[in-house]
Amino acid sequence: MAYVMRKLSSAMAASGGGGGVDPVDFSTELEFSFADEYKGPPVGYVIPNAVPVDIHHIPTAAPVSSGSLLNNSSLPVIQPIAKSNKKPKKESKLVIEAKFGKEIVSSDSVTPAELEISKGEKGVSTLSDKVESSGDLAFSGSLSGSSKGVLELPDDGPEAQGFQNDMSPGDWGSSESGSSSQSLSSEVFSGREEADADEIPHHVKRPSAVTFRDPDSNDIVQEEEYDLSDGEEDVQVRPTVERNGKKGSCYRCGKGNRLTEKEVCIVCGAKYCYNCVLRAMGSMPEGRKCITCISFEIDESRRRKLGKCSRMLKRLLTKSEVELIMKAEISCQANQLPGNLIFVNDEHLSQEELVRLQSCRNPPKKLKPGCYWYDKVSGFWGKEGHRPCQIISPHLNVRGHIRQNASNGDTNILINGREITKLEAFMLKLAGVPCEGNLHYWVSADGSYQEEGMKQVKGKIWDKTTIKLVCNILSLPIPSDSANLSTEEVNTQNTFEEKMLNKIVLVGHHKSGTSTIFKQAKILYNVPFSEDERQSIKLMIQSRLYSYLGILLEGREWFEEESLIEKRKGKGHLLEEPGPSGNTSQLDDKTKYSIGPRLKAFSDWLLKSLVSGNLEAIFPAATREYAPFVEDLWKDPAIQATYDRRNEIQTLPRPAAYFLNRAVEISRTDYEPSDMDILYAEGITSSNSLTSMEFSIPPSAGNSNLDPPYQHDPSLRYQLIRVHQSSLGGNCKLVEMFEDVNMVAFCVSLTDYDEFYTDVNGVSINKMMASKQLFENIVTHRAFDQKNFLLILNKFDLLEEKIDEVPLTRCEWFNDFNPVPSQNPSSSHNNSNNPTLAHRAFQYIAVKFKRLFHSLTDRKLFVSLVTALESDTVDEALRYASEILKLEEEVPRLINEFSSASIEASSSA
Ligand SMILES: Nc1nc2c(ncn2[C@@H]2O[C@H](COP(=O)(O)OP(=O)(O)OP(=O)(O)O)[C@@H](O)[C@H]2O)c(=O)[nH]1
Ligand SMILES: [Mg+2]
Repeated sequence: MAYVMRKLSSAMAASGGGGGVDPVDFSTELEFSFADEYKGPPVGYVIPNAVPVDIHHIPTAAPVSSGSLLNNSSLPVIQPIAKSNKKPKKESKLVIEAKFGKEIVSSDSVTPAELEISKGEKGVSTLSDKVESSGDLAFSGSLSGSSKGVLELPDDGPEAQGFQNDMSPGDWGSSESGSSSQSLSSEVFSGREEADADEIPHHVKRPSAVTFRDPDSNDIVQEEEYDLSDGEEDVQVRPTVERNGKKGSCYRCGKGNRLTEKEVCIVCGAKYCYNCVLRAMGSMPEGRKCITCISFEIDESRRRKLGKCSRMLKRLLTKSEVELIMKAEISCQANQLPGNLIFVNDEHLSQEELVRLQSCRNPPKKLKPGCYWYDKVSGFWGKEGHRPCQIISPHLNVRGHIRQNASNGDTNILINGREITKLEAFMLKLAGVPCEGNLHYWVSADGSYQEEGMKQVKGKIWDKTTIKLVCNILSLPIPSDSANLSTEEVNTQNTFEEKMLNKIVLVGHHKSGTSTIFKQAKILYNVPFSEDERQSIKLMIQSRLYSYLGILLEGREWFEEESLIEKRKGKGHLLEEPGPSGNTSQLDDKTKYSIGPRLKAFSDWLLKSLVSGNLEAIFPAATREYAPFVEDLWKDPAIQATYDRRNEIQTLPRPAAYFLNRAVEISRTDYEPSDMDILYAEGITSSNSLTSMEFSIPPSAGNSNLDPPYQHDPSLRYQLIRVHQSSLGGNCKLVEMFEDVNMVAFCVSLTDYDEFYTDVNGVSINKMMASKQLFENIVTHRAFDQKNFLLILNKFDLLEEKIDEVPLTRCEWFNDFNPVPSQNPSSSHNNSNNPTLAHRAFQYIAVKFKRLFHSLTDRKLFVSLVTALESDTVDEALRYASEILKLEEEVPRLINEFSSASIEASSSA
């Protein structure tokens, strides 16, 4: 090894000396990894090759020519290794530190090394990390050799890899100038063979580690982020937090050392001391995350810590607060396992498959990112390359097919296509199953087995009681009681459950009212809000209250300024000619919108928080602290005067009035939201992405307007799945998750016709047109081919208010709306002979959508008029949906009956 180092050192020194690059003292500076031949237990895949360096031909940097130095424009730089967009093959994985502490790269990508070492950048890799150099150095060469080896590194994430000493989580993985460490092209070297299924099984994106120079320009271009998740999911780049102080200190105040007790962010790993943790993490709506890390995926290496509270948090917060935070940490959407990190039978799971796996009768225990095999027939489940560890529910619909060598067996005995391990064969022998020669058995979930090609069941593996004991001793799994259901029973049960459950997916453009409809349905059909939901909605209402107050305070500032100007205009002469004291009276600066210094300070701070966008994260926890201010603020005449002019404050959302009226009550810690409060609150949960509820529709109490009238069928159950538009991904590609729904309810806000939003490119877009676009995307998605569509035209109450003021023709799509004037325009009530303008507008919009739908699908669109805040309209829409679904079942039956009746009639004739 010393010889290698000397060789490497002299080679580098030789090249460096000639090219203006200082020689490097490798004996002291270099940290390195060495390939070693793998001698561990057999693994179920091909061990990757690491091509050793031919030490006689150590690649060296070519001297930088003086010409290019003189030119001073750009030094020759070698381009980064080309990134593959394919999922890495299992056979060729090396692991390097990355997003989750490790990253896997294909050994294919360790091509003849094209390495760039550019001055002033921090890198992640080992070989050239810590290589101190005083000049610019371009380094290229080829690695050759034939002996197989596995590169090894300690497996403790960045902290164990020697380059963490003065780097915060914010540092590693980010490129930053000013450091003396050198960087290496991102996909090189710090490899470690993937030893078990605990590892991340595919290439994940991480914050760019290297900055590359575009040879054609003088600009530094950030390395393109790469993602090998089949392009299905939007991969997040985790935020990083810089540490201000020395190593071991708190990331916020920079005080303390390694021994100081700290709480760690489960996303970026930033650590905060007792005094800073609440400020840095706010109300922790997703558990222990810095405010800037909220909604980001957690660092997978910290998953096992989820829900395990630290002593520090227990000291800082009350028991119930801690419980709430820990619950949120475990259950919130952002912290759930990402399906693309779990491979089953060589295919990564879609999010839907993951849900299916986790919610089945017998789910895999302690599921972690990794590679698994699953025998769908028997339910056997194990880590890739290992014997079975559990028997889970059979027949789950996951994509991949089991490989013969999935568990690395070598017995010539196959069970459902998998070659079993010696231990399993031993157990089978004890169970009386013949195990001589090449055998292939089919084993079902209840343990009954038969030979391939034979119809007869030969016996049941688990029948003998002793065999369960043996399995226990051998650490082999035995089926749980519920797994003992026969395949037929399982199938019948699933079909029955699925048949009775009608799934309706509810989706719409932003703020169309989907969550209000969802909540209204919960209240209507007595589906209680869970304690968690109530708590989360309570926190949401409280934080929104502060944002409403903030908006009001902003309005107050405008009004104050406005009346000051008015006042000064009125007393213009006084301003121009100051009094004997030389300045105008202080009293002149007061208006009815002015507030005292204490409230002003609070107001300034609140507005600053509002601007920073952190309000939601900061406030719920701080409710107790600020409640007295809210009370004083609300009672202050200046705020009341502002509130009286709330209609002039356009940014104040409509529900604000509902909540602001009870500001004092709501800001108290013991506030419990009523159903009405929940309904008026914006959103459902803090994650707000996908929510579902099951319900049945009770017999109708009142007179229904439906034609035909609603027929009650108590056996029918419904599942309403409310999806936030943002969860559908770009171009609605995640719509596939809802392939098996029976109906799509598409919600449109009737008031969108004159409203605009600004898209990511800064273009102003009419919301109705955006809704139309989303509708087209969803309707034409192949997952929704032949599905029933119900269009919910919502916010009719607001349309009634708006239509007289703002013509419908404001929207380009509605430019031919030209209603015949109503015979009695003063009448606000609709009747079939004399519909109001709002009703005409509704009918017009419905026809527009129907025509569009027909042109896209050649089918009929059902439409329902709704005011989501009024329960009866939502009830009616959902009953209508249930009628449509029943009709769908009835029609084929009626056609059948009709055709057999006509056949009979024609044959008797
Ligand atoms: N007056 C009135 N307000 C409504 C109606 N439906 C919804 N709202 C309000 O409109 C706002 C947006 O409604 P949400 O239900 O949150 O809309 P959403 O579709 O969930 O919006 P996203 O969260 O962006 O998906 C809320 O303030 C609701 O209270 C309605 O029929 N009448
Ligand atoms: Mg919402």
